[in-house]
Amino acid sequence: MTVPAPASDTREPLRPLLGRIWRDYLSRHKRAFFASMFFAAVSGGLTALLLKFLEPAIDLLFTKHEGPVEVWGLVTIPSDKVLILIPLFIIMVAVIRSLAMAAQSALVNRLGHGIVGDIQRQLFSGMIRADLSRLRGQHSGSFVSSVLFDANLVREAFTSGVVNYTQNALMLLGVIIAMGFIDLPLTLIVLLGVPVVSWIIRRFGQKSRKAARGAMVETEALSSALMENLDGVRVIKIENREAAEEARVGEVIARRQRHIIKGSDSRAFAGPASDIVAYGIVAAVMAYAGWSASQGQMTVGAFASFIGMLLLAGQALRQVTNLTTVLSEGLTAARRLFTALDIEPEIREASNAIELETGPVTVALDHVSFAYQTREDGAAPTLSDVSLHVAPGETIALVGPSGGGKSTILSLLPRFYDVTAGAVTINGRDVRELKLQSLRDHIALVTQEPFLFDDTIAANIAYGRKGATAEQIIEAARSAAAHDFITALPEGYATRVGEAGMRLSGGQRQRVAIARAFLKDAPILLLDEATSALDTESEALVQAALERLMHGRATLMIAHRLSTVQNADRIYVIDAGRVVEQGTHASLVKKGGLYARLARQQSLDGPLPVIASPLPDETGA
Ligand SMILES: Nc1ncnc2c1ncn2[C@@H]1O[C@H](COP(=O)(O)OP(=O)(O)OP(=O)(O)O)[C@@H](O)[C@H]1O
Repeated sequence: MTVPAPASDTREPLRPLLGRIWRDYLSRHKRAFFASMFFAAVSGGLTALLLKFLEPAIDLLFTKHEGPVEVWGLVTIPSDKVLILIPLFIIMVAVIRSLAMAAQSALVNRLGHGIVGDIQRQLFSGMIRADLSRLRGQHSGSFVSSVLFDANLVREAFTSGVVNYTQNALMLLGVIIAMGFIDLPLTLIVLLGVPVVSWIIRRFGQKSRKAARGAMVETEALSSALMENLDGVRVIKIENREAAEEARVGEVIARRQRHIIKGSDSRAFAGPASDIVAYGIVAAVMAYAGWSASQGQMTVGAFASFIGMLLLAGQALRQVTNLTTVLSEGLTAARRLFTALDIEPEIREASNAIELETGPVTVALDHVSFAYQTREDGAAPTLSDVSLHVAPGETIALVGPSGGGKSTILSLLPRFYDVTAGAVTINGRDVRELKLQSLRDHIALVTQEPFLFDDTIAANIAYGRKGATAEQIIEAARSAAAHDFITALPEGYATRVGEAGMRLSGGQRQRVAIARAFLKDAPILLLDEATSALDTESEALVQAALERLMHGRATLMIAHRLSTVQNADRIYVIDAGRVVEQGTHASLVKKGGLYARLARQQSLDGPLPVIASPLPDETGA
């Protein structure tokens, strides 16, 4: 799997990561963040207050008093009102506490989902703007799992993690301070448990981070496997490989499950482990406090309040331990996402990039060499010293054995890839000096297997030209010999084409793509075997349409069937990444080289047949 490895591990400093989380996400939702922290502090504080109140409440309720009584030296209440005022006070505090908790939850949810949306948007725009080489080098499933799953782990960390963690940590602090006021030595005994608990937290945190990393890798593998199975469903069925695929995907699911279970185990065990420590402390406190009470140093109220607080502290501690694992999972996901987000595209626009002037253009490749990044060291480059040119109104054809580098040449024009040496120029300007949008606005591309979006035919034709009118769309479809088949469909131009245009035939998809190119009306036309999917009749129609389209434009055409390239102004024969021959059809046939051999195999050196047979792959290779 070629996914960027998760940023190494726990030793990586946390501070820059948290700083970035704050800067890039939380600070945008500052108000909601601080408000939720405020409500968290209020509800934590009031919980501690309720327990602290147990002390005077129990003492007042269980002992007989005459006349007014003082509570905490703050208020004085008549003793006959004690039975009413104490429950009233408890209800009032409980209501405020519940309101604060509800407000906190509502805010945290908004905050968390807001952040997950921000991350997803960033991930998507990183993906759609990434270099083609990166997108090709990584399985699409890994992008899906980042956007859908990893982003959610970060949300969990922000919400249950950051906010609830703070709430419980504050509550713990509040309770410990309140306990200190009741009995300081006893509180110091309690604090002896802290190092043990922090050891537990660290240990389980490490485990859950490791499990989270494993689960993320396997989630990615699972979404890749699902997508691959759906894409390759025909091959799977014809080869009877359903059972094998079930086993393969089942294995990925089992591996993912193991990591997830390990992660939830460490969460499930971290809480109870700290519980054992907490109850150990409760037992010690009971013993000491019981002895202290028997000595008359502690009232029943103070004892009950202290134990109540201790239990609450235990609960808060358990939450803090649990949330530490959630937090570490989220931080692991955040590290991974940031690594992916930080990959800068290499195909970038220069800061002083210029617009390409409108009007006809001349395209040239000037001593171009190019190698794909995945190429092994020492292997020959994909293209070596390729030079060619095409003037406005000219058509050049690229022919040659399979794998020779023809499609690669076309990919260099819109800067899907950048050359490693030499230059691609338009009107004498290096394409790297041009604004990317302007460059791509000047190019229409029709490939062998055109891609259509799951939308209407009209929207697919208009994809490259925002705001195209219905008339313009119909005119483009007519020019591409597509209008008749479109109007024969039940919903005409409003027919949805299905996923990747699968509800249309190959030839129909091809014509919709050609209509898209007509509508774009760009001065450079790249045709990658554009008529290959058409039957004889529509090929003749489209060929005529393409010729109209080529008029006045610079056209680079790839063709395996030499019958389609005979009228080209120049034919470049590409073999093993080099231009081995160039000239017109007649001159190349006469020359008796590779082209002449290919033409002979397709019976084109005699009288021209209407349609030539496809070029076998092994020709000249
Ligand atoms: N994305 C890629 N990453 C790595 N190598 C690639 C990539 N695309 C193509 N190649 C390699 O580059 C070489 C040229 O491929 P290219 O598709 O340009 O040839 P072609 O002449 O268009 O072939 P065909 O006629 O079969 O379509 C091949 O050896 C191919 O394996």
